[in-house]
Amino acid sequence: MAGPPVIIWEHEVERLLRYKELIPRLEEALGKFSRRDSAELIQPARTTVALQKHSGFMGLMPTYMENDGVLCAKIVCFYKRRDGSTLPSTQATVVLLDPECGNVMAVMDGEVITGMRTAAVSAISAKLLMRSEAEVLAILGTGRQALSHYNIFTDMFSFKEVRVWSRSREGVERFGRSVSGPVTACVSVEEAVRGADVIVTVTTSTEPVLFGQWVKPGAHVAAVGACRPDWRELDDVLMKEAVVYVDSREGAMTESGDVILSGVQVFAELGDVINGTKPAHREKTTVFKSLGMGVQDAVSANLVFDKWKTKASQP
Ligand SMILES: NC(=O)C1=CN([C@@H]2O[C@H](COP(=O)(O)OP(=O)(O)OC[C@H]3O[C@@H](n4cnc5c(N)ncnc54)[C@H](O)[C@@H]3O)[C@@H](O)[C@H]2O)C=CC1
Ligand SMILES: O=C(O)C1=NCCCC1
Repeated sequence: MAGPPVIIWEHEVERLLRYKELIPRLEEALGKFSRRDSAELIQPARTTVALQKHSGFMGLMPTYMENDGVLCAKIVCFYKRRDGSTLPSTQATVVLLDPECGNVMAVMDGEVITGMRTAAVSAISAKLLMRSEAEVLAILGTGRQALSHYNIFTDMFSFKEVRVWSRSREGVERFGRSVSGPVTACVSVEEAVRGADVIVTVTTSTEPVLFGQWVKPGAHVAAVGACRPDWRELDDVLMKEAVVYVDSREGAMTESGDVILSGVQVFAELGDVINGTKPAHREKTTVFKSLGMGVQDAVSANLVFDKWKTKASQP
């Protein structure tokens, strides 16, 4: 008879999850996903339920990795918040189950996992697709994802300058105080992105904020927001000029307004590049359109649970 599930909450997840261990596991998982071998990995596209009264959605993200013995589901709610709202735009919980019996082994906070795995996958996209001489990083948005992206991008790469833009001056100032390194506060998107080598868009905007006319040819864009089929962060000019990579083709064709409404062809998944079946066009302008995948949560949660068990078994 299985015991009750363990509950692993935010601070503990934060203590246990480390990018150094997470990134190679995510790279392996993205590669597995793109091989579409159902004996290895089953991860359907996210199911969403509209929370119309609250301008939000609940997303259900299940994953089964047979060879790894991982069965996982994330429940995530995300909202289009009104200006001035202090409520979070994303809330998530991850559940790990025993695939043999179906009992819940662990319930854990999904906020830290969502923040870290999303930023880690964007950093993997930059590792694969940005130019080797990249010097300037621009981050659009100053919320939770902006912070996790700042942390991993400045840790993994040596940018000479990190520019940050938010709609409000206070937003940028607060962000500048919350990070450990220097940032250049920008008053417009154009000022932030002109000449930038890597651009991260992490806003909750539903209209384009980044326009192709400002983007330097050869830049790499990691586009993280706009996760509904009628929401945009990037304009058509940028989408049409760029070689477009995604985390999951099914996800992009179902959920990405930037992909669906611009009518562009997706060139490859990141997993295809990792597997060597599609090239990384570092010399061209590239967009990585991120929607988020259940397998990214499954790999992260499994890592947290393994480390939690090791810690719990120590005297
Ligand atoms: N691709 C993925 O795997 C994931 C994507 N997301 C998405 O990433 C985005 C950012 O998420 P969080 O940082 O958690 O949100 P947040 O609420 O913490 O921050 C949102 C930021 O967007 C800015 N913003 C809001 N409306 C804007 C507008 N109209 N124009 C420009 N900026 C605007 C806010 O000022 C704030 O700086 C969201 O769209 C969220 O849905 C979140 C988790 C995973
Ligand atoms: O993958 C996720 O988790 C999310 N993706 C887009 C919207 C918020 C959560």
